[in-house]
Amino acid sequence: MGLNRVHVHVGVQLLRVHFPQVAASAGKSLPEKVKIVEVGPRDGLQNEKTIVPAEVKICLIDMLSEAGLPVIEATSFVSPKWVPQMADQVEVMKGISKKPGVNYPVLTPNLKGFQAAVKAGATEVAIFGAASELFSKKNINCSVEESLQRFEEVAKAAKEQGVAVRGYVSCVLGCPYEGKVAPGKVAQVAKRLYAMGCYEISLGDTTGVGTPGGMIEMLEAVKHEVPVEALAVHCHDTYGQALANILVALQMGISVVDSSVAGLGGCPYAQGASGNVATEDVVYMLHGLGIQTGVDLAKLMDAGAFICQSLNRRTSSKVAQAASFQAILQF
Ligand SMILES: CC(C)(COP(=O)([O-])OP(=O)([O-])OC[C@H]1O[C@@H](n2cnc3c(N)ncnc32)[C@H](O)[C@@H]1OP(=O)([O-])[O-])[C@@H](O)C(=O)NCCC(=O)NCCSC(=O)C[C@@](C)(O)CC(=O)[O-]
Repeated sequence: MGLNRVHVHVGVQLLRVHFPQVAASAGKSLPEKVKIVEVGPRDGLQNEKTIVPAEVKICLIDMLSEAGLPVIEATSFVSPKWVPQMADQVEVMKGISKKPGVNYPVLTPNLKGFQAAVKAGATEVAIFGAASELFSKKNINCSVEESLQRFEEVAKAAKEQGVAVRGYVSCVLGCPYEGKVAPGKVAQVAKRLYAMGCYEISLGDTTGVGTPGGMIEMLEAVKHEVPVEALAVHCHDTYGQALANILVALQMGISVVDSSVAGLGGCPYAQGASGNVATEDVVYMLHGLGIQTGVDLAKLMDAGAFICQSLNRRTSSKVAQAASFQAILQF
């Protein structure tokens, strides 16, 4: 397979413009810097119907590293019977060129996954719980409480081995099986994950049903239990609300945002959910607000073009779509 990056370069035209530093003039209401956690290689590709070759995943991750993403969720150490798309996790972990300063966390639902991840060279893992009982059962085949007990074991082992742990809470703004999810339930699960040692808790709008109103209500509840510096938002874009939800989260003090190159993905246990908000669109919005990300938008769009070409699909990023017919403003 031809993976030569030269052939997939889209030659995006960027027009450099100077915009007022909105974030700075907005005082405390917006962060100066945002850390983007790129989840495309895991959250994006886990949902693909046809198996994506490991060499394509490796090339994508390396291109994302080169684009300046500080964190790239590389794969997951889950059961291959449940998620066949991630069965090549060891090959992917061993094949990527780890760039100094970049973190490559992987999902681990239990001790078995944790041990395999560490053996494959992972130095950061993510445990993933939910604020909805039915989603927990569908996704990891246990209740929320059982999952938290499993995660305690992973967190303890990780601490002993000096491995960093990130935590997820899914369905924070709604559940495909239970409907509305109480903000208090989200706050309780986030609190438990934080207490067991997760340095960051990512709040997942798994099906993208949330609106800014729901995001504000949920974050108000979670901020009572977990310091805002330790929170991240993870918005799927099914209802086109993701950027608006992220903006209100930033205004509430959040400075870590998960996103997926080309808007890839969905969750195998949340039917109909579209991918995460596209990283290109998040970067464009943040740079336009004068917020630093360290990400090179042109290189990021090359990575998006590469994976879309490999999957034979159109990008879900609005910015990348626009770039195909007009020059993109670079702030
Ligand atoms: C959690 C389990 C394993 C429980 O699955 P189970 O069937 O209840 O587990 P089990 O302990 O009874 O084991 C069953 C089989 O799985 C094996 N097994 C057990 N653990 C592992 C492991 N770690 N790695 C590899 N194999 C494993 C185990 O060895 C055994 O193998 P067998 O004897 O049948 O050959 C299963 O439900 C699973 O793998 N689920 C996949 C969940 C998943 O990856 N979901 C998608 C990611 S979450 C997400 O996308 C949401 C997020 C994070 O993005 C945020 C958001 O958007 O909200």
